[in-house]
This record gives sequence, C-alpha cells and structure tokens, in this order.
Amino acid sequence: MYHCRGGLGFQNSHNISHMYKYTCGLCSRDYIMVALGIAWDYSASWFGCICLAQVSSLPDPTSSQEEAQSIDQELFSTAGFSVDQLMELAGLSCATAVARAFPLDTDTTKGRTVLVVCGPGNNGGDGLVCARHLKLFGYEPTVFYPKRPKKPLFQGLVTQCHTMEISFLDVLPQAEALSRTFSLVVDAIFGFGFSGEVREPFQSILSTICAATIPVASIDVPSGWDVEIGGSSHDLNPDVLISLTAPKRCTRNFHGRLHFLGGRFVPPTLAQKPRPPLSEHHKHRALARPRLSLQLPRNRRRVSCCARSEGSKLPLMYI
Ligand SMILES: NC(=O)C1=CN([C@@H]2O[C@H](COP(=O)(O)OP(=O)(O)OC[C@H]3O[C@@H](n4cnc5c(N)ncnc54)[C@H](O)[C@@H]3O)[C@@H](O)[C@H]2O)[C@H](O)CC1
Ligand SMILES: [K+]
Repeated sequence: MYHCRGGLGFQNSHNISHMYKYTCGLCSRDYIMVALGIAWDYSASWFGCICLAQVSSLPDPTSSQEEAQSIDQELFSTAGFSVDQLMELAGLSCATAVARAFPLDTDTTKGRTVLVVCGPGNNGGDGLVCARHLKLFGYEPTVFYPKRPKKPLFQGLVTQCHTMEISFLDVLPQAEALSRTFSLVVDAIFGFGFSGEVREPFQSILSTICAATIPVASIDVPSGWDVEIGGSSHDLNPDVLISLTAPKRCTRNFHGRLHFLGGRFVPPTLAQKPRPPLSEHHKHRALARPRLSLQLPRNRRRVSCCARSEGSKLPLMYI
C-alpha cells in the first residue's frame, strides 16, 4: 500500500519543468511526481499520486500492550536489570522531558508548581521518581498518591520524596483550585498495565484533571486510554507524552505538542529482536522483521527511520 491520494490531498505544489513537486499530505515528505503515459498534459489534480514512502515499508514504530510487557520481562530477566534501576532511569527521563517542555523562568517562580498524580502500579513509581528529580531541577512538585502498594520499593520511593521535602496531598482539589495552584499535572496514574474501564477513585481523579485548565504531561500512556486504541474526546488530552522504551499503539492518536521517548536502558541486542505477536507482523508484507522505535543510546539510533510517531506525525524526541 502507498500513501496514494488524488491531487487534492497534497499541498504546496509547484511546477518544476515537466515534473511536479508535492508534499505528501500523509507523511509530510516531499516527492516528485512525473506525469506518466497518455495523461501527460493533464492537471496534477487529475492524477492519482503516489508518494514514494510506502506505508508498508515503514516498520510499525509502536508496540502493542503484549509487546511492551514482554520487553519489560526481558529487561528484568535476560538483560539483568532490577525494577528500581529501570524506574529510576524512567523517572529521570520523565523529569528531563518535563524540564524541556516546560522550562523554568529563572526570574520568577512562575511555572514551578507541578502536581504529580501517581497510580497504584509501576507507572506511579515512575511518577515518584520524576517528582524527586523535578525537585532537584528547581521545580516545586507536590504528589497525590491515593492508592499506595505495600511493597518496600514504593515505600522507599515515598520516603525519598519526604526526605526531599516534597509534600503529599490527602485530597485532590477541585479542577478550579487545582488550576490556580499548579502550573502542570504529571499524569503517572496508569501505564501499559491498564485495562478495562477506569475504576474509582481514579475515574473521579481523571475527570478532575480533564476539567482543569493546566497542561498535562503523561508518563508512558495517557491514563484512561486503551493502550492499543487510545482515548476518546472525553478522555485525557495531554499536552506532552513521554513514552518509555517504545511508544505504545495508542500514541498514534496522540495529538499533543511534544512526544518524547525516554527510558535509556534498552540494550541494542534487545532492540533489534523481532517482536511477538508474529501474526500481527505478518500484516507488514514488505518487512520480514519489523522493528519498534525502541530507545537506544544516542549514538546508536539504528531505528531512526521510525523517529516519528505514526498517525500524529510528531517527531519523537529521544530523551
Ligand atoms: N520497561 C519499561 O518501559 C518500564 C516501564 N515502567 C513503567 O511501568 C509501567 C507499567 O507498570 P505496571 O505496574 O505493569 O502497570 P501500571 O502502572 O500501568 O498499572 C497497574 C496498576 O493499575 C491497576 N489497574 C489496571 N487497570 C485498572 C483499571 N481499569 N482501573 C483501576 N485500576 C486499574 C492495576 O490493578 C495495577 O495496580 C509502564 O507503563 C511504565 O510507566 C517501569 O517503571 C520501568 C520499566
Ligand atoms: K500515565
């Protein structure tokens, strides 16, 4: 399949001799259309135009929920990482992305106050680490952590936040007060472990965040979105998304301002492996081994052709 459209689908045409230069309305690449055969003299809009970027030749740069979970397991097993190590790197990359997307105004305290809302799983753990690093970067993070797992890992992260003099809220303010008090919400409620309908108290929490007028930066997955499909118009609409390890399928429906790819811990050997489920990959006929847009060290961006989040057309910023 090609990015195939009639002339109306393209913008910025100008005549170059007998060829026409177009920008593909789907992938924004420039390409030359040469008029072919009997239709040589006809107007460009008459033609069906073929963008040389074939849809099927681009590897799918996103990972399914199952793939994300299997990569996660491999990182812990064959790659020898511990969860707290990965969480530290994930949380640090989230704080770095937030600092890039919402830089501090050095003259005022404007934009310093960040509310980090943490969920009951590892996504929430990333949020706690992110809060700690934000504090070190000069922000004033506050954490709301309504469902706290009893595991030592999470208890330790809470203690670390307390030691950093990060305050915790007992109750989430109403949307208006929240928008007045904070400049930004970091959404660390759910990541790739989310499924089904959002249960309380998180349904009400998400409604409040949606009703607030301040920007949201989501960690890994916009909370409440189906990891594969995405969200609806009633759901969270984050300004910034920080995907971890690999963008999930739902990021095709992300239309925010900035999309980062963080979590710099994937060994190249793991990044180059084809991913299950193979049945899905068989759909991409032109490619025997589709590769994900996995996070690699800066000097080894072997998958840089995927550095674009398909669907949203936003460039991925490696952090
Ligand atoms: N390899 C990596 O990229 C790493 C990513 N990390 C982060 O970990 C999360 C995934 O963590 P996990 O604990 O598996 O899942 P979640 O945090 O997304 O959520 C699980 C949590 O949520 C509850 N839950 C699930 N569905 C619902 C629902 N419908 N309503 C209410 N509650 C729900 C469930 O019971 C659990 O308690 C990943 O996204 C990254 O952010 C790691 O930090 C490092 C490695
Ligand atoms: K999230």
